[in-house]
This record gives sequence, C-alpha cells and structure tokens, in this order.
Amino acid sequence: MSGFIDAHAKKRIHVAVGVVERDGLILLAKRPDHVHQGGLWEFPGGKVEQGETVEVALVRELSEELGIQANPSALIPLIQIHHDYSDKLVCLDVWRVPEFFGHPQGVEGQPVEWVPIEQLGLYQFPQANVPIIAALQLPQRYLITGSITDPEAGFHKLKAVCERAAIKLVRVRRSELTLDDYGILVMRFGAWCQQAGVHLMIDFELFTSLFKQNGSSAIDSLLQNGISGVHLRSRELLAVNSSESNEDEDGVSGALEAFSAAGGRLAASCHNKDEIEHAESSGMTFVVLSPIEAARSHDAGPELGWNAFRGLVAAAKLPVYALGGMTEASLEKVISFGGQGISAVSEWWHGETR
Ligand SMILES: Nc1nc2c([nH]c(=O)n2[C@@H]2O[C@H](COP(=O)(O)OP(=O)(O)OP(=O)(O)O)[C@@H](O)[C@H]2O)c(=O)[nH]1
Ligand SMILES: [Mg+2]
Repeated sequence: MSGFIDAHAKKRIHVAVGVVERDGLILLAKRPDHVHQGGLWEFPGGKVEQGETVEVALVRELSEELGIQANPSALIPLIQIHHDYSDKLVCLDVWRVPEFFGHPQGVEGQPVEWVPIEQLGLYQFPQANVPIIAALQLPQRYLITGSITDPEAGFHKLKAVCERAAIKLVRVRRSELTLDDYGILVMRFGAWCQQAGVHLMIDFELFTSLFKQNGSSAIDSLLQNGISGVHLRSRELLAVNSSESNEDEDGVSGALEAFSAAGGRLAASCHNKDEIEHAESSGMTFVVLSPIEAARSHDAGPELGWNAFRGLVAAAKLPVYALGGMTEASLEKVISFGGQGISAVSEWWHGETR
C-alpha cells in the first residue's frame, strides 16, 4: 500500500532536452556532483516551466546553460522517454538542435565536450538516457528484405538496394532459403556491411541455432563478422523471458542478453502496447510497430492508423519504427509523431521491378 502512495506522491517533471549537433558531433555536459543524477553526462536542458511550450523551454535552457541561441524552427523531435527514478518521475522530451548561434560553453561551470555519435556509448549517462543514445545511433530507414530464393542473387540484390537507397540498417529475412544457405548469405553480406557501415540484423532462428551449436562463442563470432543485431518476431519476443517457454531452459534469453551487453542490437516486431512493453522489459534496443497503414507486400491484418501510432510511440520507452505502407514520403510524418523512422519492404526492395 505504501508503494501505491509513494508512486502518486512522486513528482512528475517534464524536461526539455537538446541534442546539440555540429558536423556529426554531439554536445555533452557533465551534471554537477550534488544534483539529481550528479556526476553523469547529459544532454543539456531542463524543466519546462508553467505556461511554456517544450520548444520555448528548450531554447531558454540552452541559452541559460550553454549561452547559445537555438533556432526554434529548426528543432526536430527525436524521442520522448518516461522514466521512473526511485525519487522522481521524468518525461524527457528530446529534440535535435541542428542550428544555433554562439559558441557553447558551460555557463554554470559544468564541463562540456563534443563527442562523435558512435562514441556516445563510452560515456556514463543517467539510466533514462539509454534509449536516447540508441535513437541517435539508429538511422531513419530500416529495410526489411522481401523474397530471396538464392544466396548468390540475394547478396548482389542486397548490396544494390542498400547502395541505391542509402540504407544503413537492414533486416535480412531467411525467406525461402534453407537455414544453412541463409547463414552463408548473412556471413558474406556481413563482411560487406562492415566495409559499408551498414548494420545487419538477422533472424532470431539463426541466432538460436548458432548459439545451440557453438555456445557463447557464437556471440563474438557474429559481431566480428559484421552481424550487429538480431530481430525477433512478436511470437519469439513473447517467448523469451517467459517461464512457459523452452527457450529459457536452453539459455537463449541469457545469450540474447550477452549479445546485447557485447554491443549487439536487439529488435522486435510489435503490434500493440503489450508487445512494446514486453520488448522494453526484455532489453530490446528498438521495435518496429505494424501495420500502420495497409502494407503493399502482403495482408498484415487491420491497420493501426496514425493516431494509435502517435499514442503508442509517446508511451514507448524505445525507438519505434513505423511499418506497413511506408514510403519515403511518410518519413516526415513519422518523425513529427515521435517515431524513429520508416521500415519497409516494398519501398526499397521492389524498387527496381515496380
Ligand atoms: N537535462 C537533462 N536532464 C536529464 C537527462 N537525463 C535525465 O535523466 N535527466 C533528468 O531530468 C531532470 C531535469 O533536468 P535538470 O536537472 O537539467 O533540470 P534544470 O536544468 O531545470 O535544473 P534546475 O532545477 O537546477 O534549474 C533531472 O532529474 C535529470 O536527472 C539529460 O540527458 N539531460
Ligand atoms: Mg539542466
């Protein structure tokens, strides 16, 4: 009962947070030792005051803390994170700040540093910032492959599609391939991805099979071979960490955790709030929510629609890609609704033949 009272007595604060960017570098500031989450690195920002919009609050905080004037019309929403610290509830409203005047400095005496996006993982942040870092490091387009019947042709098509559409994150599905041929394809394509700076996500089925054959050495081997993530279908997501599943007995949930701790990304397909919450509690890096609109490639059931997308994204504690009928033209809307970006098959995979 006291837990119930405490939860309601806790202060809930809305925080405007700015990711100040210049030439691929992000500005971090160090929180003073004596404040909440003191001594950790943060993105500059602060509490939204009564009567302020979050954009106005952000511009004010950046001026107070860094002495810069951000261009309010250039702000881009990145992600919203609701986080429950034991002593307070925060809603971090995070925006990219690509345009500003002035030279940022720690006006309140706080150390500041410009850090390359890919090195953000080396800094210690408050717990609520984990998905913000993920959102910053993930691109706006997530390709899902369509039909692949032959590993040789599949490899060439993958290269061509990634190059043509500037894809930096791709889920290669087994499709019609045998599991062995699929393994051969992703190993070969992984080597190319390493060179091209593309992040490759593989099916959970292959991850499970490799782990069962080779134990935990499979984890390093995947990462070394350019396979940077594992994508779980919703059914697979619900089975991991579940006491009813066999997967736990085989240690696959632990293997996923170890893969993530070693820097691997975990993604899951979700269709509703329960699945998103399961993804959050299972340590997923990001999710794909579908179907937002009717998919062109197949019948995926009734659409969620844009209002549901906006609501589910606002409540999610992870980056969310929209899937189902997405085209390049949908990207702006998805971003403005707080989504990470678009995920699609038809838009890119069938581009040559459409
Ligand atoms: N600015 C900022 N706050 C964060 C981040 N991550 C995070 O959990 N927070 C939490 O958000 C809350 C509010 O941030 P803040 O302390 O900067 O607020 P503020 O500038 O208005 O401080 P003030 O009350 O001293 O004027 C703090 O509890 C802080 O721990 C982050 O990356 N940036
Ligand atoms: Mg602050």
